[in-house]
Amino acid sequence: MTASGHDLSFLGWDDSLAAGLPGGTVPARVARVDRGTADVIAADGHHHARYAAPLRRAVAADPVALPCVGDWAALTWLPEGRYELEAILPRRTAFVRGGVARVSREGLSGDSQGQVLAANVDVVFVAEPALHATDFADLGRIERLLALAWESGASPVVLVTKADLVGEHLPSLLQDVAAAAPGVELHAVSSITGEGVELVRAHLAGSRTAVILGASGAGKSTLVNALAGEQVMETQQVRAGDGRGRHTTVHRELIPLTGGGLVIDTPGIRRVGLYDMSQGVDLVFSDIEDLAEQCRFSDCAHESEPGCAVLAALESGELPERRLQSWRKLQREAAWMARRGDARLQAEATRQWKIIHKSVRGRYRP
Ligand SMILES: Nc1nc2c(ncn2[C@@H]2O[C@H](COP(=O)(O)OP(=O)(O)OP(=O)(O)O)[C@@H](O)[C@H]2O)c(=O)[nH]1
Ligand SMILES: [Zn+2]
Repeated sequence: MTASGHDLSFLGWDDSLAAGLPGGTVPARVARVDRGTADVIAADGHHHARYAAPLRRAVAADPVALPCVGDWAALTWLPEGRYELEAILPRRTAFVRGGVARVSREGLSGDSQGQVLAANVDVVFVAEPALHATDFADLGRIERLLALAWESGASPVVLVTKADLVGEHLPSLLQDVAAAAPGVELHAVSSITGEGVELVRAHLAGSRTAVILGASGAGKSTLVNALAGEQVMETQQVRAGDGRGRHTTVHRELIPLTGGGLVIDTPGIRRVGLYDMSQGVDLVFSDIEDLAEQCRFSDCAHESEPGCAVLAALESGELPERRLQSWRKLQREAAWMARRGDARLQAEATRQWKIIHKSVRGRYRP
């Protein structure tokens, strides 16, 4: 059995992936994982596949080898009439939750529990509501999520959601957000009026895979439903009800949209924090990094040094105080995470990253 003659392109399968498929195996995309098994979508439909012995051994040695949603899998057909998950194809991008020590009664234990949360994501939508309760969009949160998005190797796009809520304040709000996200595409979106939804959909053309990062209530589920043109996700209003009338189908974490493209939605991605993200911080704050290169001293800490270009920009108003604070805070967190993190996991997070680093850098710098 081979992939030829079957069409998996709606899942993002392409020739270069096909070139890496081991002989005698069948390709499939991982839609959800459970202990030792995965739900996969192959050309002939959905299957439940157990992990083959070599894969189990690889996982025992290194948790990063564990299949995750979005992975491309090589399946083998067993004589007893079922598929087994033989291997995972090399990941193009990966969201890694890395090196976080477990808190136990004895305190922090030393072992790191590396885990890939999602693989082969092409685009990361950073969703921040124009209005959250009574506050306008939180620029610090956008910067934080952007750093994480860059770290995964996927391309970030910022979405100011619930754009219908701010009326004539929208243009100035978008200006502020754009300043916090230099070089990143930005769209105002309303799932209620439909504004911007087509712009978001355009990023999924060519069966690209997206994740949406954002705080609870940012409108992520509502947006996925708007993109799907149907209720594929429960929104907060539905969840707030008494639970009756909920659809009982198994929640798939890899959601192919009828109009093309896919969205990955998992609890892990929803809770995603700030991990191993030093390079991401550099890209989010490329304006400050550029300034820092002009400081007189190469090891300038931008505190009180003479000839500091960062402080000069602060003085002139070119660089907002808030943004410098945000940069300092994220740098401290990134450094802390890096110390806790384990080098191998960081290598996985930055492997594909390095490949795109140059082109991204080029996009940023005018
Ligand atoms: N005015 C307005 N309200 C929206 C919009 N999108 C979503 N909402 C509302 O915002 C609330 C939260 O939307 P959800 O889509 O459930 O938010 P979420 O980001 O998925 O939240 P979590 O699942 O908790 O992470 C719901 O009451 C939605 O009806 C929008 O574009 N405009
Ligand atoms: Zn300086």
